[in-house]
Amino acid sequence: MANGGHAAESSPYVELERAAWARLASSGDDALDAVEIERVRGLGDQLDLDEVEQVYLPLSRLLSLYVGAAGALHRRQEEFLHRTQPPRTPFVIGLAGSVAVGKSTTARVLQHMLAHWPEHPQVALVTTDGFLLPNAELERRGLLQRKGFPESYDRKALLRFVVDIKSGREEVDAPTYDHLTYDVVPDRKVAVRRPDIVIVEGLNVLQPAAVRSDGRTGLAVSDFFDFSVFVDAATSDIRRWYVERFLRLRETAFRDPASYFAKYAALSEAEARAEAERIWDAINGPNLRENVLPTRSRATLVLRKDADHSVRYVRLRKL
Ligand SMILES: Nc1ncnc2c1ncn2[C@@H]1O[C@H](COP(=O)(O)OP(=O)(O)O)[C@@H](O)[C@H]1O
Ligand SMILES: CC(C)(COP(=O)(O)O)[C@@H](O)C(=O)NCCC(=O)O
Repeated sequence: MANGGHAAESSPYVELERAAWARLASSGDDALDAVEIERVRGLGDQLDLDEVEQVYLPLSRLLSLYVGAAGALHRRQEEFLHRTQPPRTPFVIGLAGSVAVGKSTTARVLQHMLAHWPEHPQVALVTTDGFLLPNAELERRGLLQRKGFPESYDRKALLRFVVDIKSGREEVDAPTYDHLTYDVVPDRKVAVRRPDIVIVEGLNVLQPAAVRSDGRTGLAVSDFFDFSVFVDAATSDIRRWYVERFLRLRETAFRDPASYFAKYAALSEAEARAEAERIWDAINGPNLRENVLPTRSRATLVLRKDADHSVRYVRLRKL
């Protein structure tokens, strides 16, 4: 049910069907021109023009509202504390969802659209895969078949990273991951130098804090998010997108001899499909069910996609 009656009153969310959400795009004067929209589309290989205009433009407008309000609150709090207005910390957006649901595509589109605002904010994008434990360490811990599960990350380092950003540190380094070699890259870091906005994208970014051995609950990265987005779709669709992407990579990246998956380039299409389905059913599917989906209700906003990646409805927390 979208937006009406008793159910709406008993829910902490507002749900907007696509058409109602899309109408919010036309009410401003910040629409991207045709050239800009083409540039944004180029970021996602199959991103639809309507999708950019009808879904991501209203989302970028809503985010601009939140960033502006956070700035105003920051100023009021500094006045209240009788402090001489130290600069505000970056506005942090968490972006969560399954493997292959379209997180990277959504993150890149948002990064570009937010940077296009008249104030031209600096928008940094960090993916949590850089915080995965190295393959050698995963192997030592018997976790190579659990890549992407919460325990496969250096969660302390990821938390430290977000805490450092929200502490206002001038420069914070993030480690990086290489999908080609399927491993973290020890000596390649990206420096995050006090941008206006940081997007933190990853499977598990909305996980609540773990309960420690002494029974205490620590902090989680999501405790430092100013806004969060969960990209959602039916599991059967996501599984299909995963397999399709795997088959496309077989035609391209897997052909590189340096690729961890080079061995798959020689497989027939049927064999490659079976291998992709095996990886999904053994790793990414269970991780979605056990760890990712249970965090959906923690997001500020949920983008629910249809089988063709078009967003069918948007669910937003009430204020
Ligand atoms: N909005 C979209 N429209 C069309 N295709 C999309 C869209 N978002 C993602 N895809 C496709 O779905 C697949 C998974 O997207 P990706 O962004 O790589 O997912 P993730 O980062 O969640 O693993 C890719 O093949 C991508 O091209
Ligand atoms: C690297 C990933 C864990 C995603 O990490 P994220 O940036 O979401 O933290 C995932 O893309 C992955 O490689 N999963 C392992 C199973 C597979 O090969 O699909």
